[in-house]
Amino acid sequence: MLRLQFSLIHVRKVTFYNPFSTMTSFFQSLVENTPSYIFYTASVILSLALISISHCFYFRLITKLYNLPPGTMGYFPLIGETLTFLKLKEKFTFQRHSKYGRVYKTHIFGSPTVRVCGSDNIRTLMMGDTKILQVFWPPSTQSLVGSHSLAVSSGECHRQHKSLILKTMTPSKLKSHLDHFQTTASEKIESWINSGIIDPVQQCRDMTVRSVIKYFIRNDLSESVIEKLINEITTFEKNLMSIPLNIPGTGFYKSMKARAEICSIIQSVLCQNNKDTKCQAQSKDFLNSLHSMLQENRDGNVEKKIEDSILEIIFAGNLTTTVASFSTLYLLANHPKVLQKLREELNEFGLMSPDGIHYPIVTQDHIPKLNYLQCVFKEILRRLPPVGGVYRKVLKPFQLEGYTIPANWRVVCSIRDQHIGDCTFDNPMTFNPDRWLETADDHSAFDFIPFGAASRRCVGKDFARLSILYTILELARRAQWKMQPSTVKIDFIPAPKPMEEMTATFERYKHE
Ligand code: HEM
Repeated sequence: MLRLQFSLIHVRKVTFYNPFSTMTSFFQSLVENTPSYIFYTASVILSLALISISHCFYFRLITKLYNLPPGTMGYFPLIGETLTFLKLKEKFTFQRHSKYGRVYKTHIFGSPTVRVCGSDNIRTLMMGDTKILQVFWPPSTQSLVGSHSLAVSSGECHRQHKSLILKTMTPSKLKSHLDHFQTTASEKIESWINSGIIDPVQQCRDMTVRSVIKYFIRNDLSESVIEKLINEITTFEKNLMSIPLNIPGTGFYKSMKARAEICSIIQSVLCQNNKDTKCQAQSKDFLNSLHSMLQENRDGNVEKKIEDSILEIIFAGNLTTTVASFSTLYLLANHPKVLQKLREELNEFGLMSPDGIHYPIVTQDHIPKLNYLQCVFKEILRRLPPVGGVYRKVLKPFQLEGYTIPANWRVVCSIRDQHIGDCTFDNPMTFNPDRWLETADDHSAFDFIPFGAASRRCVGKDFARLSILYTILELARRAQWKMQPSTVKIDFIPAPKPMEEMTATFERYKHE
């Protein structure tokens, strides 16, 4: 009875006296009687005005509170300097680096950002406390690579999973696969020589993606499965940085579908591996090693962890190694003296072919002794770093070079500025592998950081290193090539690639 009385009072109040109800009906009638386009335009203008006002207040306050790094934030809220950045690309970072120095602020991709270079600053950030700085990837990348990937995990979870992945790629395990790297590079380069003319970007991608599939999934997949995987990987990669709307028709939805297809192929390979006793015995295979290690550790969710690890490897390894292979073709074609010196070194070790038919086998003892080859490899990654910078989100304000970096800002450790800005290397724009012969010991661990550093250092660096070393070596001893047009400039953002379409013409090199 009491309850009934209360609800009646409540109903009456709501019906006759509630001021919110009156306001609601007022807004309802306003919405119903106003043409929808006026309504939407007004809402957009109002929202923009509110964002602009809060943006102004926030930056006034934060400028009073903190000694922020130099730099400009652009005039528009959210957009900041994004349009200028996209228009000027690497010129944007070079100009600001030379104007403001090693630490400067800007506002790009919807967030206040501080770009940093200089070995001591990079050391501070890379070795920094994970409670202050957290690795940052866009939400679309996080969803596509999966919650068990290294890029998404942090703390103890990240440490444990990373040590597991690293155990499957120890230098000794990789050494036992040297034939994989040599065959992949030599077969591909032979096909280029036979074709005569190729699309270098597309062919470097094909070489890398096949190598990644064969090494990390299974070596003896049929051509039709490889083709299917390559198609799905292409779709998967297209929308790694997109708006994460998982509804039919969007790019993100297509990539999620491609992810599911790749996962189902991985599952059928795992199933096949279990049946195939011969394959079980070959525990040196990446997929088998990872599977048995996860099972030994009694980790839950083994299948999902395997799927996420393979997808992350595809994401992290494919584009980067493709870029490095393209850079090898591009830089060596434009520096014939370097190529000549490389061939002289290979000849000293008896690795050149006198007839262009028989090529001496490169053993695991050769690689560390080929000093100039190692210098060329380093110089390619210095001059055209495949990853321009690594991103972190600031969790708590911290100090750098006397400036305060506020919480919720982003920090970019700029690998590009570090390698080809004026703070570390002499004549940084010159491609000069000899610099590594002269100054091999003069550099700190944070001067040259193509693979990042510290706890987030690249897990695939030894795989990438062997893959690129063999590409350089096999190119030098088998092929003579030209890139056309030879004057094409390189666009650095998001990763080095030619600004125009290019072709490469190939013929066999014979060492006389
Ligand atoms: C030339 C080729 C490559 C370059 C330049 C490169 C560069 C990098 C860089 C700079 C990072 C650090 C990211 C950060 O600090 O946030 C990184 C991380 C990573 N790379 Fe590579 N990478 C290459 C090849 C590969 C390959 C072949 C694989 C796969 C086998 C791979 C797998 C990874 C993974 C899983 C991470 C995340 C590590 C973590 O968060 O702890 N990378 N890479």
